[in-house]
Amino acid sequence: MTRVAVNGVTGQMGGAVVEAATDSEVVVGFATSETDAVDGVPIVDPADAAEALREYDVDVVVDFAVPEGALTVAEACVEAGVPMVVGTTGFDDDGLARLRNASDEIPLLKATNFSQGIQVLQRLVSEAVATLDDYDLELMETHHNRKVDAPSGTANSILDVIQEERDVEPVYGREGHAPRDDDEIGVFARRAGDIRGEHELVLAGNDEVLSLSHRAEDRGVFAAGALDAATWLVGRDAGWYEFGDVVDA
Ligand SMILES: NC(=O)C1=CN([C@@H]2O[C@H](COP(=O)(O)OP(=O)(O)OC[C@H]3O[C@@H](n4cnc5c(N)ncnc54)[C@H](OP(=O)(O)O)[C@@H]3O)[C@@H](O)[C@H]2O)C=CC1
Ligand SMILES: O=C(O)C1=N[C@H](C(=O)O)C[C@H](O)C1
Repeated sequence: MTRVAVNGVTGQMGGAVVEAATDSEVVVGFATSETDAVDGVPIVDPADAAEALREYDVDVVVDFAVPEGALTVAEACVEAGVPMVVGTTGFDDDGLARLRNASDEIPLLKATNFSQGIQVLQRLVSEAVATLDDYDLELMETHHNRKVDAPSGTANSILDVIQEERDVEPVYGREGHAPRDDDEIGVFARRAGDIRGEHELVLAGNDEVLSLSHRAEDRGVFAAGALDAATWLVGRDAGWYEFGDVVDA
C-alpha cells in the first residue's frame, strides 16, 4: 500500500482524504494546531515535516492546506526526496516559482481541481471559446463560506485555458458605471453555505447563450482524484506534472 502523508490533515479536505484512503494508508498528517491525532493519524508540525517523512517512511505527500504551509512541506519533500501532490490554491507568483523550483528536485503534481469533470470542462471551454470567438464571456464560481481565496484556483485555471484561445482581459466583480468591452471577461466569486464548488462559463452572442458548467457534490471527488494522482506520482522522475497527465494515462 502507498504510504501517504496529508498536509492540512485537520481541514475539510484533509479529513476527506483520510476518509477516501482505502487503497493507500495515511501514516502521518501535518497541521499547525496542537492536536495529537485525527482519526488515528498522528499529527506533526509542518516545521518538522522532513524528519517525519523519513520516520514514517512516507511514499508521497498529499497537500490541501494554505500556500505558506504547502511551501514549507514542499521544501521538506525536497529535503527528504519524497514526491508531492499539491491541491492547495491561492499561490502568488513567488509561491508558484518556489513550487517550480521544488519540481526540479522531486516529482511534483499540482492541480487546482482533482475532479475528472473539470478536466473535461476545460477541454469543452477551449473548443467553445475558439469556435464562438466573438461571443461575450462571463465566468462565475460559487463556494462555501469558509473559502479564503478568490477567485477559486479552478476559475483561474479556466481563465488560463480561455486566454490561450483569446486575448481577453478579466474584470473582477463589476460595480458602478461599468460598460462592457468586447475583449473583457467578467469574473465573479460567490461564497455561501457549504457549497462544495460550482463553476460556469457563459458564452453569449448571435441571439444565443451557451452555458458550460460543473458542480462538485462531495469533497470525496477531489480526495479520490488526489489519491489517484499520488499513487501515479510515486516512482516518477523529478518534474512538474498536472492532473491531466494522470487522467490521460
Ligand atoms: N485542488 C483541489 O481539487 C481542491 C483544492 N482545495 C484547496 O485546498 C485548500 C484547503 O481547503 P480546505 O480543506 O477546504 O481548507 P481548511 O481551512 O478546512 O483546511 C486547511 C488546513 O490547512 C492547515 N494549515 C493551516 N496553516 C498551515 C500550515 N502553515 N502548514 C500546514 N497546514 C496548515 C489547517 O490546520 P491548522 O490550522 O491546524 O494548521 C487545516 O488543516 C484550499 O486552498 C482549497 O482551495 C480544496 C478542495 C479541492
Ligand atoms: O476551496 C474549495 O473548497 C475548493 N477549492 C478549489 C479551487 O479553489 O478551485 C477546488 C474546488 O472548487 C473546491
